Amino acid sequence: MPSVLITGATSGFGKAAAQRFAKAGWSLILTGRRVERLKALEEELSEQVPVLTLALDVRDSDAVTDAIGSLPESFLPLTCLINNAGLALAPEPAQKVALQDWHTMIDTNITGLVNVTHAALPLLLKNSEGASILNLGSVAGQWPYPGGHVYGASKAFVQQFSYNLRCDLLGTGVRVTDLAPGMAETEFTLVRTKGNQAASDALYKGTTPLQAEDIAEQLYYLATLPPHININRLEIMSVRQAWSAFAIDRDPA
Ligand SMILES: NC(=O)C1=CN([C@@H]2O[C@H](COP(=O)(O)OP(=O)(O)OC[C@H]3O[C@@H](n4cnc5c(N)ncnc54)[C@H](OP(=O)(O)O)[C@@H]3O)[C@@H](O)[C@H]2O)C=CC1
Ligand SMILES: O=CCS(=O)(=O)O
Repeated sequence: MPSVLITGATSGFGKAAAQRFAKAGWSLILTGRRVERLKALEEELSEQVPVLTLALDVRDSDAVTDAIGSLPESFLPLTCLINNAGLALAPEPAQKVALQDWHTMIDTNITGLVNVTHAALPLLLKNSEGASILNLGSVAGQWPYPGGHVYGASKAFVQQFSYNLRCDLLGTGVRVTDLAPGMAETEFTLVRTKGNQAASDALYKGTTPLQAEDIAEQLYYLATLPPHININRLEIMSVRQAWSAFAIDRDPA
């Protein structure tokens, strides 16, 4: 039975991915910080497949190394790692942002992703043919926008780290993909605005954002491609989102 380790399984893409992989009979290792949500997901899915939940903050390098380094044999070898835990904070312009918010994004989206990858690599390499590392990047890692500052930069790191991992893993059979979604309706904007439900609702109102299930379907597709195929980067947007013109600073009329 193949197994998948999903970080940030308590919400959004991670939760939908857990449900999608369970439907296909994969064993699940699910992580996140919110224990009650992990328990609820375990209750929901453990009737279908073996589920192991780990309450884990990806920023805590020692805890990540210990937890992933001591996974039960029944969940090994690992077939797929989904590095999904992440967040954006502070949609304000860079010059108005609290430094701590920048640190939190770097610690989670970069250091956390690196912590988990380092711990999981030996487990993926145990039976590497067809194994995958699926990293959640973002369109923000490729395209700049106001208020993107450190969030976009952290996702640019995810892209380049994914590509560089591919170089080192060449010959092992382990695939690596930077999956880069655009606007998707999850708790992402609620977190970004520190709990402003009205702002979150306003962003998604009157349009058709991607849904968590859309991304879960892409993750499942990537993990189950024939083992000789590696999609390096998959950028995906709602048909109702696109780029805009360059902004220009003009003198007053
Ligand atoms: N929604 C969007 O528009 C897009 C999102 N993304 C990326 O997709 C990923 C998932 O986002 P999405 O599902 O939308 O957002 P959600 O806010 O719905 O989910 C984020 C998940 O990350 C977990 N998480 C956050 N910080 C930590 C931490 N320090 N340690 C462990 N887990 C953590 C949360 O769990 P808990 O709080 O329980 O720890 C939660 O399960 C992120 O990396 C995001 O940057 C990329 C492109 C578009
Ligand atoms: O990564 C999230 C999508 S966006 O907010 O940067 O468009």
